[in-house]
Amino acid sequence: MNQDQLKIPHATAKRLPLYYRFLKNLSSSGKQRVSSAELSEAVKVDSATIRRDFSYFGALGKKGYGYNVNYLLSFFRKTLNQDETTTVALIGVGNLGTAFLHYNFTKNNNTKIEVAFDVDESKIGTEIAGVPIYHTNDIESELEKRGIDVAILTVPVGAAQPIADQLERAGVKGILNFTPARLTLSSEIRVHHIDLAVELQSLVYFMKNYS
Ligand SMILES: NC(=O)c1ccc[n+]([C@@H]2O[C@H](COP(=O)([O-])OP(=O)(O)OC[C@H]3O[C@@H](n4cnc5c(N)ncnc54)[C@H](O)[C@@H]3O)[C@@H](O)[C@H]2O)c1
Repeated sequence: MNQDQLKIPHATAKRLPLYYRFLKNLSSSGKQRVSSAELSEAVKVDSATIRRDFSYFGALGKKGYGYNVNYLLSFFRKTLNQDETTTVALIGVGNLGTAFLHYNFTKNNNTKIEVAFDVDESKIGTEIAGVPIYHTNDIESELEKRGIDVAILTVPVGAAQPIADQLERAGVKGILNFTPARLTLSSEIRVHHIDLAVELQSLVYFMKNYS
């Protein structure tokens, strides 16, 4: 990540994939420009926030013209590393893990699960949706060989910390954690925690209080 990108606020950075996906669709349908009002309607972010976000990218919309779709797309592609595919490892090929392996992430962005790990002997040596499954003993060697530094964690809660420690030793820099475990790792490793129960609770809260 370069210095310019570091200056983008966290909340703005999180909205980038949303903008990127919508602009890509616009571009494929031949649209050259878009207003912040149209964007706002499509991605459900208010237009003042969109204008502020875009000003961080040096994209200043012109009155009566809007934003240049291709300029924004090329900026997002660079920022989100869309020019190269990011390969990812998945640990824990159970209900959730198997669903992710079947889901083709590359449809909307260039991330791809390349390898998976489990401890269940009946799964090891097999493939799901073309992704090979190895024993967790092979995490270090396989990740190093494949140059992977991002992992998705879908193991039972009790296995989360030891597996995360192993991922740290394997040089992983980012973990998308679907388990309820709070992981303790070096501050150099970025952990994003996705807790469906919390998301659902927050949805219900906002429905009740802000609808
Ligand atoms: N299923 C869901 O809808 C859901 C939703 C939100 C969060 N989660 C969380 O995601 C995680 C996985 O859920 P699930 O429903 O897929 O569970 P699951 O029991 O179906 O799958 C867990 C998988 O991890 C493997 N495993 C066990 N110990 C391991 C280890 N030490 N190393 C590597 N693999 C190991 C198991 O063999 C199994 O294949 C859990 O922590 C759960 O709380 C699940």
